[in-house]
Amino acid sequence: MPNSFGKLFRVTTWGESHGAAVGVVIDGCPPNLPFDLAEIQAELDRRRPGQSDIVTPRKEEDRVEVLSGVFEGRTTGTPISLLVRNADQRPGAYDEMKDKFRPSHADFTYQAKFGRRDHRGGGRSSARETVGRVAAGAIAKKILAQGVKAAGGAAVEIRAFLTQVHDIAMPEEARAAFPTLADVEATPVRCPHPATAAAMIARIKHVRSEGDSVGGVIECRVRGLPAGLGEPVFDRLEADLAKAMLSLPATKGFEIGSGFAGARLRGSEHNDAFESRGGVVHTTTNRSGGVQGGISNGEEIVFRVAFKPTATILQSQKTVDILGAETELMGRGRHDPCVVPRAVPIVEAMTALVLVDHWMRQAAQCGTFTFA
Ligand SMILES: Cc1cc2nc3c(=O)[nH]c(=O)nc-3n(C[C@H](O)[C@H](O)[C@H](O)COP(=O)(O)O)c2cc1C
Ligand SMILES: C=C(O[C@@H]1CC(C(=O)O)=C[C@@H](OP(=O)(O)O)[C@H]1O)C(=O)O
Repeated sequence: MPNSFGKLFRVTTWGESHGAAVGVVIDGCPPNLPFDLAEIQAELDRRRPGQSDIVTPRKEEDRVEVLSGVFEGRTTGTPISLLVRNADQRPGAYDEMKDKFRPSHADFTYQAKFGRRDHRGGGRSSARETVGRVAAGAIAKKILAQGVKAAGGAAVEIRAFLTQVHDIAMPEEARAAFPTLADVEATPVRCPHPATAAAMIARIKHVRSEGDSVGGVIECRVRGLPAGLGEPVFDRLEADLAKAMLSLPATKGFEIGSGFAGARLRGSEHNDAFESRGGVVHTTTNRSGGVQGGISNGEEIVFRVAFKPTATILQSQKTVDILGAETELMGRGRHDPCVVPRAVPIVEAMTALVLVDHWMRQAAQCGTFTFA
């Protein structure tokens, strides 16, 4: 089921960019969770098109509707179905792309795989599909913030933010602190370092004025997660996080902790020494990014995701048509000059989905039976 994700907390997204609606079915949500549509809407508002002058101008309010799984303000434990109607489809902009493949978008590969496709707005390959992920992620975030606390643990907090756009990167020293949501949301680019954010915005506007695009990097950090989450060997926590991130459109790289830079260090430089703080095991550094042996070790989870420059650019490019003849294609329509600012809530949502699923799996295997 390639449109479903998660083992126990399982989400299935559906819908196309220029179809009637997009949405998600969430199966396995714990019952009795207080359900607040406004909280889901708040996350969707962070993702929606048209939210600022540096993203796609497509006008979508992305009003979420709940169809099932909720009764008297609480989840029932039955499938939750959430829907957002598409409002501002303009399929005409895609007429030429019916027969000509956009370089580096999904047009050619969908055609090669399925033999036919809904070419309007990229159909199912559009980032519009991530509406369902963000809606489900808002519920998963609530479970992590409230359910875990109610069970005696600390509230788990997930924070993603931009560290890089094109070659403009946040200074290393500014990355030490866990950013507040207010700092991340202070600018439309979602980089918590104001000077870097201003430079990023200027770069995005500049490339857009040239009909071009840029990519960037998101860092995601999770605090409050206890040791013990992760299912070796194939569902290591970092493997599931990597899969979640690389399932997002336009992602090209994933690294956790020291990542690729760690390959340049010796073991003596790289190892995270253990220490005991008030009887609790901690590490003095966190090059592991909070995961060892595929299992969370109680430190902050820290990973980064690289996004490529938006494929559809308003320039003429060399391509082929559906019959294989070489031709040219001029990009048209409404596009994000940089997809990364809107990807921040999507990265957080996918992280929350992975963590809730792993939390439930850990409880099922290790928290259900006790043997004398
Ligand atoms: C938040 C977000 C917004 C995006 N907006 C656009 C867009 O406006 N135009 C575009 O061509 N691609 C956009 N993309 C990327 C395409 O959806 C993606 O490149 C396409 O599905 C092909 O998949 P791939 O790049 O992973 O190979 C966006 C991606 C994300 C995550
Ligand atoms: C609609 C959204 O973003 C879209 C993502 C997208 C793509 O190719 O991924 C291409 C554009 O689609 P359209 O040409 O139909 O406006 C973006 O606007 C959204 O994220 O909700």
